[in-house]
Amino acid sequence: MFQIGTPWFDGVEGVTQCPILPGEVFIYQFVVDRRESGLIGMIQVSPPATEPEPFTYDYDRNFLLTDWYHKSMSEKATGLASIPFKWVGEPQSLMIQGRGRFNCSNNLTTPPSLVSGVCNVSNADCSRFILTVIPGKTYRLRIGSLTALSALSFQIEGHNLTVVEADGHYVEPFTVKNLFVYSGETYSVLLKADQNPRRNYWITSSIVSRPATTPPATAVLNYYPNHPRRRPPTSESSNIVPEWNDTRSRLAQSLAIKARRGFIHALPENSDKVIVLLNTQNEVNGYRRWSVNNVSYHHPKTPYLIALKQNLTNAFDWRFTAPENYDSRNYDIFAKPLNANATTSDGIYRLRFNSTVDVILQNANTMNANNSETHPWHLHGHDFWVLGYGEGKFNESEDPKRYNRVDPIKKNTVAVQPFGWTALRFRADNPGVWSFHCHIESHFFMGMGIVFESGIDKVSSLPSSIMGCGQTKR
Ligand SMILES: O=C1O[C@H]([C@@H](O)CO)C(O)=C1O
Repeated sequence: MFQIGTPWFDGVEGVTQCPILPGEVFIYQFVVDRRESGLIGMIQVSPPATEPEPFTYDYDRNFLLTDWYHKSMSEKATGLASIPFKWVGEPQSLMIQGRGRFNCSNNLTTPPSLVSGVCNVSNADCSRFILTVIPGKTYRLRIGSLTALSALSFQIEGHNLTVVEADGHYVEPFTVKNLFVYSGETYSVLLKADQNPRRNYWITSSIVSRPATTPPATAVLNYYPNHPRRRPPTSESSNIVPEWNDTRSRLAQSLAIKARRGFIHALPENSDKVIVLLNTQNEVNGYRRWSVNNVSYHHPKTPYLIALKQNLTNAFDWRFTAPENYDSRNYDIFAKPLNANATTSDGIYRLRFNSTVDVILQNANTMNANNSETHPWHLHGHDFWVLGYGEGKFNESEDPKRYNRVDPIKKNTVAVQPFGWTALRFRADNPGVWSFHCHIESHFFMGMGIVFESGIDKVSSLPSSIMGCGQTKR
């Protein structure tokens, strides 16, 4: 950060400012000049002391998992919005707590100036993240994925991970070797430092669900008092990860997650409405897009919340009839779309306030033969119950009989597997306008999302700080 025009916020005691004493608050306000893609981090929410957690651990640690592209956001966006379509491709690196490496011979597109910096493994940025553990202690690892594209498998050599929490809800504990984490998801796992303490172990994050060439991210589990930089005696690639196209293993994890006894949120018995959303790749006027029931989403210039509250009737397509199904009888989800033409819209789905809505996410073949992808769908403003998953086409009369009505988990992000479906239920009980979208950055950019409105009349007056664009310029 250069602090141009704000030299007083550079932060050095004695040079530009007085020291900040314990208990004091100091607010830095400056223009971020070095990070065009923004900053990310984890926010940890702890329950009040009066609500003890149903498991114990000695220490609490974070693991933020990401992927990394060398191309800028704008270059990638330009390619996605061009004819011919230029796909962003696989990321150059995966990262654990912001640290990763890449295979230099893989990356002919990276400018030489960058390569010389990041290909040098003595560069401090290439040092691996190290988690030091005390033998015999239990660690709660809070794992979150904020990848732009990649679905991940996370594992710690020689150790089991006991899953106890998903998206902020306690789950019935179950043990895995590989934890599958989709973009936008968070989990807590318990790790017991119960292996041979005289060595260190590899921690890895690897890509699943796409045939990627990106090398896994590695970190080190360091048993105290071994030296943290002591290399584990095994090969860096000794962690076993299921094949990228092993959908069944991933589905098995999804099915293993149940709400924890004593913490089950009762499922509303019935829903007021069922919305079936076909997920397809399409084309609109020659542009490659993703669409939901053949409508490809794009953001309006004026934010919906403001348009609705201020009755700006030409700010977006208010007359849009939100398609609540697709031609499911005649549509072959295993084939490329017969008629790939979709339309774009900024219209929204309006839900009756407090109504209960089922959403079936139906996956299908992309524009490439024999190909369907994994999509992590993320809902804002609500948690939903996950009713079930299935392979193939959702059967509206049969499949609901197999929904989990006993102990379904609540989540805010859930995966839809290739050629499969995922069913959710939520109550539209949060007044506002909420995005529901594929958490893969480029898929959302290409139109893979919808917007729900409910109870807009219950939203109190809007702060002016959210305005200044579109029709709210003044
Ligand atoms: O949106 C996508 O486009 C490409 C590919 O389908 C283009 O052919 C891909 O892998 C995506 O996820």
